[in-house]
Amino acid sequence: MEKSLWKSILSVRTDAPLIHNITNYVVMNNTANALLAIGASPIMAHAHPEVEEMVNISNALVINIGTLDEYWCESMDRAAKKANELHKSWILDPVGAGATLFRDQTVINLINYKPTVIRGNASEIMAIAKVSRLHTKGVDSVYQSEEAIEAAQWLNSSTGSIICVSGAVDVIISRKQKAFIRNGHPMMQQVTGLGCTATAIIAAFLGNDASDPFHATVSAMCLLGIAGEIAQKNSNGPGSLQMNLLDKLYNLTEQEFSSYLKIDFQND
Ligand SMILES: Nc1ncnc2c1ncn2[C@@H]1O[C@H](COP(=O)(O)OP(=O)(O)OP(=O)(O)O)[C@@H](O)[C@H]1O
Ligand SMILES: Cc1ncsc1CCO
Ligand SMILES: [Mg+2]
Repeated sequence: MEKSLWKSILSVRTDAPLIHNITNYVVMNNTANALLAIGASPIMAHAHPEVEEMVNISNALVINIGTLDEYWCESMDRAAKKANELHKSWILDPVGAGATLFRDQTVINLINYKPTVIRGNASEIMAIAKVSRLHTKGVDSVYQSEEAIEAAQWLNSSTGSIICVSGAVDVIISRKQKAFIRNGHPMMQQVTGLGCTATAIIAAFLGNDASDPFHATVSAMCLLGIAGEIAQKNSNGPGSLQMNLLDKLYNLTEQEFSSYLKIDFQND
């Protein structure tokens, strides 16, 4: 497995998948830079007249509801519908799900278009699964990812989407198995939108190889976790972490990857 995870990282670097992002204002720049650093090719596009055409030419689509408004909601609906029609991989990032009715309704609507993967923090995944609507605090999680496993499992079986719950442990859930990745560093929570970056990186791996979305999601989360963990060692705080992370996404070696990797699998 370890070899095949690294192989996926190398093929994103060489194949440069085109990733269409409908994402939030806060992270557009970080996300585009992270995609470039791993070798992918980002395009941010949400205008109604072009959104379907863009889905058509891209290898995968990201829909991130971080700074939602009515116009973007319609862009997201059109893009997700098109991706579903074309059987193109797409990932949903339900930023702040559970915080407002508008976000919840948007997420519920988008899930009808069968996202290949849903990635959120524990609070968001639990909110979507309707296990709890009470404790979501803005865009940050107040739960540990392990607490969301039951919700994530329910969501996986009711939607068919691969579910990725990020946090100190990243948990990735398919119908047949779970992966638990213990890489990363707590300081990653002090850089805005690294969850959004995780989502975009997953899209790059899905765009490059649509045959195994579980494997693509696991590869992507290992890459980000390990790059973040190594980057933090040379950082004085969130500012330098953000910069060092981009560099490490770009120049991570196989030797670093295999010596840092902390992953377990569970077959269900
Ligand atoms: N306590 C932690 N220890 C190690 N890594 C962490 C920790 N918390 C988050 N991470 C890592 O940070 C990245 C982003 O995950 P996080 O769960 O913070 O996303 P998020 O809450 O959706 O963030 P945002 O909404 O700001 O984009 C993941 O790679 C995750 O593994
Ligand atoms: C802070 C923030 N607010 C809306 S989106 C976003 C980026 C992290 O998800
Ligand atoms: Mg998030």
